[in-house]
Amino acid sequence: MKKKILITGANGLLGQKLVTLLLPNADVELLATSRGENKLAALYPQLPFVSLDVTNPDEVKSVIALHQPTHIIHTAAMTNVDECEVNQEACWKLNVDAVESLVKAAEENNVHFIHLSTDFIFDGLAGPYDEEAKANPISYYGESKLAAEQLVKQSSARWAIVRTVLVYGIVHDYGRSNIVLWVKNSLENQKPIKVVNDQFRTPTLAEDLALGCWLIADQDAEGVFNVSSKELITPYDMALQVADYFKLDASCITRADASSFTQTAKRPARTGFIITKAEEQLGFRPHTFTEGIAVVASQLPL
Ligand SMILES: NC(=O)C1=CN([C@@H]2O[C@H](COP(=O)(O)OP(=O)(O)OC[C@H]3O[C@@H](n4cnc5c(N)ncnc54)[C@H](OP(=O)(O)O)[C@@H]3O)[C@@H](O)[C@H]2O)C=CC1
Ligand SMILES: Cc1cn([C@H]2C[C@H](O)[C@@H](COP(=O)(O)OP(=O)(O)O[C@H]3O[C@@H](C)C(=O)[C@@H](O)[C@H]3O)O2)c(=O)[nH]c1=O
Repeated sequence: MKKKILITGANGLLGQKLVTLLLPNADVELLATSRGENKLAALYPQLPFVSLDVTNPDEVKSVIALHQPTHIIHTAAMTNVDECEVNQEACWKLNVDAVESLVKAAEENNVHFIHLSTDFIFDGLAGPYDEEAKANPISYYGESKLAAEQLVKQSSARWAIVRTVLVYGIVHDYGRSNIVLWVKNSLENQKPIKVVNDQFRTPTLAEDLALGCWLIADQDAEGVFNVSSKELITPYDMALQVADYFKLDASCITRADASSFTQTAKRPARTGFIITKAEEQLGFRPHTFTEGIAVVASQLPL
């Protein structure tokens, strides 16, 4: 049966990659949604889009009832971890309350709900983590994403939770940076950067994450899935790889301890994921970080 997939947050990093992946797929009828305008209108004039603010429960209810998707991939969230720490009410409204109304609508309309979550539900003392590891968030963002997971797990709808880590990629008309673009731009401008070598992550190419979400939808898979790369590396090592790939002067990169610079919210030290379940059950095969940089490089504007 053809899947009808509704994406929330389609203007975001993952949202845009999902659109690029799924729009040409003849087995999929796609409905992109995000708050405000469709940023992809010029790129994909044929993309079906409706504006949907997920923090508005009436809008959530009516859009889902009207369009009757078979699957929702819920990417919209407050993803600025420091902003979540200072603006807790807005963070909870978007990262938790909105999930409650989406889950309710999924139940009422028999929709398979695919929810995006994060390594930041863990404290970072024992990474890399598998799907069964015990959560213990150390930031408000992490707390909000864990509370959302609990709502999804309690739901009577069919559901999957896709946990991911430090996503990087390049998309259209997009404000937020990521480790590859940040390091590349800084080095190109001879701007010195301090990069931590005491945090560990399994960084995720945005295309791989989109594919992981699609594998879940396509196979109607249920449960929790870790979807990331499988190389546990530090941001410092990532920065050196970016410098090496783009042949930039790495002398602007200084190795630092996380304690040596201040970020409003705490970051977990050692996260990263064991992805055996996604590999075995979904056939998920992520790029390495070096391969991922090459994918990003191939998409840079000339
Ligand atoms: N990026 C990362 O490193 C990681 C992300 N994740 C999770 O993956 C998911 C996707 O992340 P990512 O694509 O990077 O996030 P982005 O921040 O790139 O995209 C989120 C999108 O949601 C939209 N949005 C914000 N508020 C609303 C609203 N009220 N209604 C509808 N849409 C809204 C934003 O719109 P606007 O463009 O207008 O701001 C934005 O386009 C999130 O759930 C995140 O928690 C997990 C681990 C790592
Ligand atoms: C700003 C900065 C970051 N870093 C490191 C710390 C961190 O491990 C990495 C990325 O830092 P940022 O603050 O940009 O990103 P951060 O907010 O830590 O990214 C997180 O985003 C949310 C949405 C998630 O769910 C997480 O998986 C995670 O990837 O780079 C430095 O080494 N030096 C710096 O000056």
